[in-house]
Order: sequence, then C-alpha cells, then structure tokens
Amino acid sequence: MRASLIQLGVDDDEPVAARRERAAGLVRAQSGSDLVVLPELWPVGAFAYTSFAAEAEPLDGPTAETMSRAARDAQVWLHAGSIVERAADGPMYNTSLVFSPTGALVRTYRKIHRFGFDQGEAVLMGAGDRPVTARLPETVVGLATCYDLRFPELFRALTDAGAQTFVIPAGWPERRREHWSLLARARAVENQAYVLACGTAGTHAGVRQAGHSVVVDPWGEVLAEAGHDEEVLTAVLDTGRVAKIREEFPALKDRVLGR
Ligand SMILES: O=C(O)CCC(=O)C(=O)O
Repeated sequence: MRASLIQLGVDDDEPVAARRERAAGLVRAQSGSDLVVLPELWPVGAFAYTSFAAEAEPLDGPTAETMSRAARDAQVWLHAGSIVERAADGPMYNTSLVFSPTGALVRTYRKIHRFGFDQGEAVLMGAGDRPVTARLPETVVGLATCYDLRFPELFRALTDAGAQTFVIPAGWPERRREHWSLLARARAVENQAYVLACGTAGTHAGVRQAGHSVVVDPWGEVLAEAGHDEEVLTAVLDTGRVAKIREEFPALKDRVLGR
C-alpha cells in the first residue's frame, strides 16, 4: 500500500480559501497512491484559536466538498486531516474526514483529547466520545489526532477494535518535536502497528510547527521522515507485516490488565 503524507505549510499570510485549493491540487498530484493524508486543522491552523468560530464549517462545507472532489479525481482514499466542524446543534469539534476514492465521506472522527489545558481548543471545542476505525482494502485504519498521541489507551482501544495502521494528523509545535517523534514510534511498537503521522510545516499564530511527519513500521523502524518544510512524504507499506509481527512476537496476547 502506497501512502502519501502531505506535510502542508500553514502560514498566516495564506488565505484559507487559497490553501484549500492548493491542498486539493496536492491531493490530485498523488494519484497512484492508495492513501493520502493531510494534517490537523490545516484550513485555519491548529493554533489560530481566534479564527476557529469564523472558519467553522459543517460536514458538507467547503473543505469537505473540495476534498471529496480531490479524492475522486485522484482515485485515492483520502484522510483529509481535520476541520473545525460546526455541529448542527451548535458546538465546534476538531473533526477528521475520511473519503473513499469515489469521493464519499465514509468516516468522521471527533478528536477525543483536546489540547490547551484551560485555554484554546480545550475550551472552544467539544470532545469526541468514541474511537473510530475505517476499513480500507489493505488495512484497518485507526483514527487519532495530534494530542491524542499522548494517550496510549486510545491506541490500545483502536487496536482492540482491529486497527493495524494508525493515521494521526497533527499541528505539533516545534518546541516539543522530540515528544512527537518518540511517541509516534512508541505507539507503533507497543501496538505492533503502522503509524502514519502527518504534521504541518510553517508558522501560524506565532507557533512554529515541527514538521517531521513520519511513517513507522510495526517493528518501530522509521520508513520515511520529513524535514521542517512543506513536502510530500511517501512510503510503501507491507500491510501483511502487522499480522506477521503480532504472530512472531505475540506481546499483545500477554496483556494482563484492561482486557
Ligand atoms: O501534545 C502536544 O505537545 C501538542 C498537541 C497539539 O498541539 C494539539 O493537539 O493541537
């Protein structure tokens, strides 16, 4: 399975509508990949809290509509990162969107762990309340978003639900880049699963982004890693390796707690 992670540059000087079209063009350019991934909250910027309300959109809003067309044009599975979702009953959520190659929105995931402690996303957004998986032709994907990476119990729940590949869009700050790289590998090793962790490049709302999107295999080896700037990171996943490693080194079967 060929996966392409679009480490999109998110900078204050690019209008949201222009970035949306640019992202769609980058998705279209990945035709030939099986799965394409965009980062967290890339239309507005994960730290652009003051713009969240103005840029919030419904699940059939401009980003979803543009991404649906891009997935269909490229004939790819598209994890379109996340948007600020404005729910019909009022609250906002940090919601990831997964499209099939026909352009159908097949899964949404509302980020469970909101970042900011008593500020920002943590006070502006509602929290998701359930883990979500999506069955693709070659793997079962478990969905998580940015700060979720710090909560291993979510990844264990996704593993129990059948996940073999975790897709993690993020807007991770440069200041804690070592945590990002370390935790991405940890989640892969402890669950014996692929990790596709797609961050943003650039600086928005005064927060320099870590970049360094990464693809980790179920043995914890880094298959591909980006630098700081915008780039498309591509890796070929041998999806059969998950079952093979889980069988040859069956640590998941030795769990005692939480079964
Ligand atoms: O956990 C971190 O260090 C970063 C999390 C974050 O930036 C987010 O979830 O938006």
